[in-house]
Amino acid sequence: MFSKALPLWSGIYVSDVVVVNKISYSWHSNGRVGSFSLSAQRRETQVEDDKLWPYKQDLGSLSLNQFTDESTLFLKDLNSLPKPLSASELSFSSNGGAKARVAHQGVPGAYSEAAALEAYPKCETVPCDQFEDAFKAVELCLVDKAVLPIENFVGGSIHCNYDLLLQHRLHIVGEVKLAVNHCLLGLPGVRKEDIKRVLSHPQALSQCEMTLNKLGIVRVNANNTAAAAQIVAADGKRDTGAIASSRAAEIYGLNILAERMQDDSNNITRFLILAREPIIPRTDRLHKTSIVVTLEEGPGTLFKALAVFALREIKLLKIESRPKTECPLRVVNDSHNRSAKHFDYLFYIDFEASMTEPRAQYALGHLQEFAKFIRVLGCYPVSTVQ
Ligand SMILES: O=C(O)C(=O)C[C@]1(C(=O)O)C=C[C@@H](O)C=C1
Repeated sequence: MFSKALPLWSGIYVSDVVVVNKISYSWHSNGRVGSFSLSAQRRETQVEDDKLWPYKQDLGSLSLNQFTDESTLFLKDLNSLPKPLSASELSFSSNGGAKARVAHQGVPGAYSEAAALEAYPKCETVPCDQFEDAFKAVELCLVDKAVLPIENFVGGSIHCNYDLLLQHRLHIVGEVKLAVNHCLLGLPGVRKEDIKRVLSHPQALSQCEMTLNKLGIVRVNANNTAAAAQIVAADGKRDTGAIASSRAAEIYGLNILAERMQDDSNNITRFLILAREPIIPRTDRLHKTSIVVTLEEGPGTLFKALAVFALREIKLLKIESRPKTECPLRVVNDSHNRSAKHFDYLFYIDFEASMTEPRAQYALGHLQEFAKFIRVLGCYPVSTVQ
């Protein structure tokens, strides 16, 4: 199964005769690929048919299951293939990313799709079921970039994406700050007062909590905001609405019953743009650097770690701590030892400096003295709100 898959993947990548529409991918607990599926369409067949061997049939949708240990080999082979577009070519490209394929979580009309189009107005967006599918799509060279939400200024951080950043080897090459205007959507002919329950992404529901409380509307979680709109349109229930974008209303044929449903008018979501290769920072724009670090044990290590930036007048933009997943919590037995409980944490730090600046390089060199582990996740231009 697997060995047959390789020519197909190479075909997608090298000859560009097919276009991938939707990807879903899942890992099994033993670290191996559990299942993978994608749907693909053939582009115009300018390439002779024998180049498509062994898949001469129409590529409606296919599913590759039971991957073997050869998956490692497969990934190695993919890495040796010519790269379609480099990160530096695409980033801030004057053509609006015309040739780029950009993966995002959710169906068309999701805010993540809007963020992808904000970054690369002419790109081809590729919807993925889960956040991790978008990471894998970039790693497998099925797309050039992925756009993932990382924090909302009201709802806070999207922790699972912090964890995924460390579990995958992609580079942050940019960020997009998107003003999110949630709308209440309903079936045509339905009034706002008729809506008794709404579907949406949990983050979106939490951003509209007070407004929904006032209206006495019951909340139901959906995979993403646009999927909620899609369900409302398909189910045809007149008492059910969706919290989603105006674009989702347009795509799924719903009416906008109310706009600005969010409790805070300053409802901005920050998205990261991820790529296989880092960008070379430019000197004519303000850059930030994102790192992840775990520190040696001992008193004041976090204080010392942060001091390396303060000493060099480097502004910290964000610090997020996450429990280490492989060693989430280490508790000293209180009955034998009166010292405090210890937790092992990963600290994700964003600071305002480019890795081309000596002060940033010295700061990271200094940080290594207290760090057990440091990884630079990316150095990229600071975005302003769109
Ligand atoms: O559901 C969507 O439309 C998404 O793109 C996801 C998401 C999120 O994960 O936070 C993105 C932006 C909004 O803050 C609400 C939802």
